[in-house]
Order: sequence, then C-alpha cells, then structure tokens
Amino acid sequence: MNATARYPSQGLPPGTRLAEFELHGLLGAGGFGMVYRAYDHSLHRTVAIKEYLPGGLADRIGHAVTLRTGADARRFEEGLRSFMNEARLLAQFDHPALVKVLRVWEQNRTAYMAMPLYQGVTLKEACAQMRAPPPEPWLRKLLWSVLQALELLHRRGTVHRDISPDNIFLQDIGPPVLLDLGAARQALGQDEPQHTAILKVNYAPIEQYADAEGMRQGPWSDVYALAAVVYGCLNQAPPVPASVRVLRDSLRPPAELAQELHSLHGLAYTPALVEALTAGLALDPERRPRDLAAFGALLQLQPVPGMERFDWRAELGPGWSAPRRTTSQAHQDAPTQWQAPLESSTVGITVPAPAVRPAAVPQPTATRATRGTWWPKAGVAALVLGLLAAVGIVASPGDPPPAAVAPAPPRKPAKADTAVEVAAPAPAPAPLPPAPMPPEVLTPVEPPVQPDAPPPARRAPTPPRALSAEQICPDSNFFTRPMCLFRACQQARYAAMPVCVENTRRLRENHRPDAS
Ligand SMILES: Nc1ncnc2c1ncn2[C@@H]1O[C@H](COP(=O)(O)OP(=O)(O)OP(=O)(O)O)[C@@H](O)[C@H]1O
Repeated sequence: MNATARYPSQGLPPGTRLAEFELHGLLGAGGFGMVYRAYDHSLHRTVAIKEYLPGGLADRIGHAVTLRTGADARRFEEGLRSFMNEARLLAQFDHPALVKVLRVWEQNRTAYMAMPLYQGVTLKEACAQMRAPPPEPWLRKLLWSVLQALELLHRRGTVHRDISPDNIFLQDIGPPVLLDLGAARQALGQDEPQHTAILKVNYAPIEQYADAEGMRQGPWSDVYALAAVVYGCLNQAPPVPASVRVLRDSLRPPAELAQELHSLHGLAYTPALVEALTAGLALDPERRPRDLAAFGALLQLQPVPGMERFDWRAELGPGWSAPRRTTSQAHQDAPTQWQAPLESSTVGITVPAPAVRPAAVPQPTATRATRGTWWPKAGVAALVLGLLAAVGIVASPGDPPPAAVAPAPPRKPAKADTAVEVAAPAPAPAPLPPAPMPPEVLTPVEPPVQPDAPPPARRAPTPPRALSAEQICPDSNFFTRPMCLFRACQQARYAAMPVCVENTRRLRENHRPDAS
C-alpha cells in the first residue's frame, strides 16, 4: 500500500463497486463524509451515495476505512451509528423537500447511504453567484419548502440543528431539498467526557454552544438558523456568529439591510419578512418564534403551489446570470481526477460539558455591521468562547483562504462560513406537538428590473505559488494552525506547496495510522 492511499481526501476510484452500485465520480466532500455519483445496476438509475468518513478520525487504506488511532474507536462508532440512524429516520419520510434515503448499509468498515441524485447546486453556491439579492417571492418559495421539511422533522421530535446554506440543495427544477441532518457531525461531538458539537457558527444559535437551564435547544433553534440563512443570502455574507453577538451585537438589523437593498437594487421586502427575520435572529431563545408555526405566522407565509416546477434560476430573473457551467453539469460528467473538492473549513474548540445536561428537547414554554471585515474567524471565536465557557483548545482546523477569485463581482463575494467545534451536551429529542402552518396572506412583491451587470465572480484555479503556513491559514493561531494546515494540504491547490510537502512528510514520520 503506498502512503498516499492512506489519506481520506482521496475518494474511492471510479468503477468501485459498492453493493449493487458502481461509483462514477465524487460530488462533494465535507468534514464527515464523501458523496459520490453512482449507478444502481439493480434498478438501472443514477444515484448519490454518501460515505461516512470523518476526516479527523479516519484514513483509507485501499477501500477500507481505518482509524488513525485506536483511541478514537468509540467516537468513530458513535458517528457511524448516528449516520445509520439518520439514514433510517430520513428513509421514513417521503417529502419532496427532504432528502430521500433509498438504502443504508455497512461496508469497508464504514457506512453508506444511497439517495436520489439531485441536479442543481447548494443554496450556498447559488447565493454566491447571484447578481442581486433574491427577491422576496423567491425567498418565500425557499422558506416554504424548507419549513415543510423541517416541520416533518419537528413533528417526529427531531430538531435539525445544522441548517445552513450548504445543506439546502436547489434543484434545477423542483423544490429546494434539505440535504442532511448532520447527525454524524453532532454525534462525533458527543465524546465523553467532553461533549462537543461541531457548529456552523454563522448559523448556530447561542444555545447550541452550550446547553444550559433556560437556554435549551428546540424548534426555535432551527428558526434562528433558517433566519440566518435567509439573512446571509440577502447580505451576501453569513451573519455574525451568535457567540460574537453576545459580546457585541454588530449584526446589522434586517430592517436596515432591507432599506439598503431597496436603495441599491430597488428591491422591496415586506415588513412581515423583515420582522420575522428580526425575531428569528433574536439572540435570546425566549424572544424568538417558538416554533415553525409561529415563524410562518410572522412571515405571513402562505402555501406555495406548483413547487415541483420551481425553476429557481428563472424566478430570480435578472438577479441570476448563468455561469458558464452549472454544478449539475459538472455532476453529470465523470471526473477524470479524484481529488477532494474544497472543504468548508472548520474550527475546533472543545468546551467542557456544562453541568446541566438536559436529556430531551423541551416543549416550548444592532448596530451597523462592518461588512466584509467583521468575520472574526478562529481567533476571535476561540477568544469569545473561552470567555463564555472557559474553553480548552484542541486540534483545530482553520480557515484556509479562498481560491483566487475572478474579477470583481457585481455583489460582494460571499464569505466562507466556518464551523467551530464547541462544547454542547447531547440533547435527546423529545416529542413535539404538531405545528400546522396557519394560512396567511402572502404579500406579493414585484421583482424589480435589474440593471445590466457583469457576470458573477467564478472561482478560478489558484496559480501555483509557494505560500507559508501563515498565508495558507491566516486566521489560525498557534493551536489551530496544525490542523488547519493539515486540512488545507489535502486540497489539490496547496498539496504541492513546500510547506505542505514538508508537513505531510513530518506527519508520515510521526504518525502512523492504525491499520486495524
Ligand atoms: N443527493 C444528492 N444529490 C446531488 N448532490 C448531492 C447529494 N447529496 C450531497 N450532494 C452534494 O455533496 C455535497 C456534500 O454533501 P453533504 O452536505 O450531505 O455532505 P456532508 O459531508 O454531510 O457535509 P456537512 O459538512 O454539511 O455535514 C453537497 O454540498 C452537494 O453538493
């Protein structure tokens, strides 16, 4: 076995057979798994297959997944069980806005789930490519779909806790789909004796940082994340993390943002939307809509018929300018190279488990932001969390800088959102009451005519030039840099740089993975 085959950044090669499926290419990779395009030889259809592969814990030797160190065995197993349980839970639902799981099984010392292969892009990709903010009717269609999917989960007593723009998939035609529940991600954070959960900090409400009496997680936590997703797309930058807002709330109020979008783009957003976003983004869980029904009522959300024909690009109108190549086209082409695509960065901070650890989800009983510069990334997040919960810092993947970006986009390019690993207890879901959406009046807003603008920025390959560890991980610190560098060096654009070659050499010398 050659050394390079040990690294999980390598997807399984095309042609690999997994049960009745044959892998055709890599669609995406997160910190916890890889997603492949595959052909189902039994039912003669194309599918997507997600592989459980937590990058921090496991390597690949041949096709099999192996732990880097035996000490992680329990953590890996917990994540695996959660991955399987999430698949089984999702398989019970049949809703067009919730990812459908076709099959789940164990193989190669890990687990796989097969899903329909959706054609489209994530909301994160779509928002980054928009020429103008999405008009309100468009947002309402998005919200309607996601609320429907979330409501199903809430009715089953499951709070999602991981809603973010990269978990919402915009099909070329059809309703937006909620992709996953991030169960493995959350289970991996429940290691004893320190309970950690890996958060996407820009979208996670404050109660997800550390569950405490009076600040429990519940449907209101998903309301925060959903409001943050909409706010982030309008703002073209993710909202300030709740952990930072607690100390100094620099989140620009949605009303101000709406005003600016009106004057800049001529777009009108109704008071109902603005008020719902304001309430949904309240730091204090008590001041947020307590469930989706309350959020829907504030929004004055009305059922949207015909979502099966929703063409999100067409409905953006002049706000969308088709890039040369859509992700779905990319999905359809079998890749010739098997490298891990760009990962969303993560920052790991372990916080001691709080004294109070609720066993179940309970029943419900600003100033102007400095746009583009407020993102505190690892350092500030670590500081804030340290103040909040007397943290202990562990290995922390940081936030490598984005690839070179093509000439100035018509809108400010989206900031990369970041995940942070923080303490959180392991809340067990409790039954939630059904929350029917009240039939309210949808306030129509005419999509304005957009002035001609140049096509949106497209990520271009970074020219190969030698960067230092500090340049690759500018926002990392002494503690977080090693993991940041490790992650960055798994990306094709950095792999050949001297600092990565040296880093990889040292890692191989110092760290031989378990070949169990
Ligand atoms: N069923 C699908 N059809 C098409 N593409 C998909 C499908 N599932 C996932 N993808 C693609 O793969 C990418 C990674 O998927 P997903 O977010 O589920 O992975 P993950 O490892 O769970 O990531 P996360 O870090 O969010 O937990 C998605 O962003 C999407 O582009």
